[in-house]
Amino acid sequence: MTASPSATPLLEARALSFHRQDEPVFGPLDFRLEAGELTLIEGDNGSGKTTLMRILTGLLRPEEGELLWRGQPLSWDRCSGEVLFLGHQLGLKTELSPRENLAFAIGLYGQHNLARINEALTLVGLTGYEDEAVRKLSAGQKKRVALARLLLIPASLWLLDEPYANLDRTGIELVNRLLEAHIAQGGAALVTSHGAVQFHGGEPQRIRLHA
Ligand SMILES: Nc1ncnc2c1ncn2[C@@H]1O[C@H](COP(=O)(O)OP(=O)(O)OP(=O)(O)O)[C@@H](O)[C@H]1O
Repeated sequence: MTASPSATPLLEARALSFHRQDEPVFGPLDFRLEAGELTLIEGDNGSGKTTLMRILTGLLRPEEGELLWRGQPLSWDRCSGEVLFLGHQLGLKTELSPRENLAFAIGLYGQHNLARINEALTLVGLTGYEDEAVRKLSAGQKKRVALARLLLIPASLWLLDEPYANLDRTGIELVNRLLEAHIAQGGAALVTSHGAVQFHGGEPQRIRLHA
C-alpha cells in the first residue's frame, strides 16, 4: 500500500524526537507519507504512539526535528481543512444522538445533507441506534459513530489513533474497508496500532516505536 514516491510528500518527518523529563519517548524518527499511502505506527503500551499523534495534530511540540506538510513547515492553518483526526477521545456529545452528532460535525464543514448521515450510519452498522443518546451506546458503538465522520467529511490525510480499539471483528473489518477505500481514492492515512493489522489492499509502510 505504498504509492510511487513523489518529490514532495504530503507529510514528512525529519529526525523528529520527543522527550519527557529528559527521558526519550521516541525518535529520532524519519518518515514520508505520500497521497495514496497508508502508514502504520506500531508499538507496545507507552511506546509513544499517542504522543506522536498529538504532535502531528499540533497539541504537543516536538523537541527536535522537522515536520513538513506538502514541503512546508507543518502548521494547523496550512493543513486544517485537509486533515481528519480520530483520537482516544471520540469528540462526541453524549447527550446527543449519533444523527445529531454527525449533523453537528458536517455542519462545521458547511454541509447539511441528512440523507448522507443516514447512509453513513447504516454503513457503520448503527441501524436502529440513529436517535439514541450516545451516552447509552456501548464503547464499540460510540467508536462506530466517530468512524462515520470519516465517511462524511472530506480530508486528504486521516490521523487515526487506535481506530481498532473497542471494536469487534466486523468493526475491525469496517475500519480496514474504510482505509482501503480512502487509500484507493488517493487519500493517505497514519494509523496507530498495537500490531497484527491485516489489510487486503497491499502492505502498508510500518514504523515501530519502542517503549
Ligand atoms: N500527559 C502525560 N504526562 C506525562 N507523561 C505522559 C503523558 N502522556 C503520556 N505520557 C508518557 O509518555 C509515554 C508515551 O505515552 P503514549 O500515550 O504516547 O504511548 P502509547 O504508545 O500511545 O501507549 P498506549 O498503547 O498505551 O496507548 C509513556 O511513558 C507515558 O507514561
